[in-house]
Amino acid sequence: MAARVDLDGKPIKPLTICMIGAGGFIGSHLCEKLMAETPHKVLALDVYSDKIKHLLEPAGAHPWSDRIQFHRLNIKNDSRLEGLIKMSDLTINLAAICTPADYNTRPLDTIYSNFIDALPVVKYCSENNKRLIHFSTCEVYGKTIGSFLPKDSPLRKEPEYFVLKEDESPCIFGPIEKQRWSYACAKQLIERLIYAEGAENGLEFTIVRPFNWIGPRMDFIPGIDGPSEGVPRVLACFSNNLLRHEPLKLVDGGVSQRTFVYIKDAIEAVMLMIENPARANGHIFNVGNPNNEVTVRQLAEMMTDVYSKVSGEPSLEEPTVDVSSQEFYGAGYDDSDKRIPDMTIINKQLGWDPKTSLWDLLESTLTYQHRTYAEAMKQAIAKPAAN
Ligand SMILES: NC(=O)c1ccc[n+]([C@@H]2O[C@H](COP(=O)([O-])OP(=O)(O)OC[C@H]3O[C@@H](n4cnc5c(N)ncnc54)[C@H](O)[C@@H]3O)[C@@H](O)[C@H]2O)c1
Ligand SMILES: O=c1ccn([C@@H]2O[C@H](COP(=O)(O)OP(=O)(O)O[C@H]3OC[C@](O)(CO)[C@H]3O)[C@@H](O)[C@H]2O)c(=O)[nH]1
Repeated sequence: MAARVDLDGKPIKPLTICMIGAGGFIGSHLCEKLMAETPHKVLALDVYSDKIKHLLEPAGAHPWSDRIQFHRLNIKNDSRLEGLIKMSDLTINLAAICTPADYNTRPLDTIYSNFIDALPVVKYCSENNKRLIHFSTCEVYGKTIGSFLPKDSPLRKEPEYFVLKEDESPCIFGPIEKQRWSYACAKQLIERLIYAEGAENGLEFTIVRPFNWIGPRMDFIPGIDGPSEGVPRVLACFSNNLLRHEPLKLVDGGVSQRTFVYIKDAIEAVMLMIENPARANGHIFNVGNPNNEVTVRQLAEMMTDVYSKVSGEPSLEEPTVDVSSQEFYGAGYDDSDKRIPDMTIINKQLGWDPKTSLWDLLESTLTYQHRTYAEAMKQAIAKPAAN
């Protein structure tokens, strides 16, 4: 493997990374990249390992086998956590409940997972002088300032009313009874705590705010590799509808807007943070693709077209159906209206820019979904329902 140098031309020494939540969607892609392209070691912590099984098994069979160790543990209640952080140069915390269907139906679990359970991780890093990269979310911005202007106000088109900037934009959440914001609020408080540990105790930290990273292995397909009644994030919900040849469900008209970034582009940004601590420490980074903005309705239409292309199956005549948020998510749901990340800070500090268009990222992701799930779905549909 060629010697790696950082953005300032200095050699990068091999690191030991304690990655908490390594078995999830982002963790699995980060582990893959670290194993394939770097000499770094990963202590992979999670309660699940299915998404990184291909990196761990067969034991000893891969060129990286001695550089990745899986530790099955729940950070809520495992005394091994501090020791594993102490053994590492860097801790990356990805562990969280981060599915909107949970925020208003399991608000306590959501708040505990995103704030209380993250506390010991911050404390152990601070007390042991270990660097921390913590995964927050674009949801900390909540709603845009523009969403409070009259519908026909020309100011709504002005970037200062909707572009989300790490060091300037306010965090605007709905009332407490809209429990959707339990997640964003818990993430905001842990960000503030990490920032304060940096300011008062010298913790070296980087905070990542992902803006809808999507790609293979995101969440689960209900009834195939996850609970039949489960509600994953939108990519997996729409993939499930497409695989079942049923209309895609548009919540409250599908008018909310999102920017989607390809997981492989986003992982490049995280690699730059890992290997350039002098440029990344003390910063909060938006990581998203401002060029890939669509309404949820447009996303549904594009996914329908792409899926038809990659599967060779014709689309339904009526490919979408409207559903209320009350019916789909239950009481207390609310939504972010629009999410355009400002890219100035990440561009200046790390020179990172996303590359992949929405069409291209959907083409590779839906090709993966079709290859991985279409056959299993056929069999599941053909099987008579259990009594
Ligand atoms: N994917 C995105 O677009 C996105 C957007 C915003 C924020 N984020 C943040 O990025 C992080 C990772 O997200 P993801 O999409 O990979 O989610 P994910 O659900 O796929 O991964 C999270 C992983 O953490 C593990 N985990 C949760 N609680 C744990 C505990 N107590 N002990 C041990 N392991 C635990 C889960 O088992 C899971 O494997 C989260 O903090 C999330 O809030 C992701
Ligand atoms: O079947 C469906 C599912 C969802 N929607 C709508 O799509 C929008 C996006 O939903 P989703 O991807 O599930 O989640 P959010 O973007 O709202 O929130 C996530 O953003 C980042 C993160 O922090 C972690 O991933 C998480 O909170 C939304 O408007 C849904 O209502 C739909 O119409 N149909």
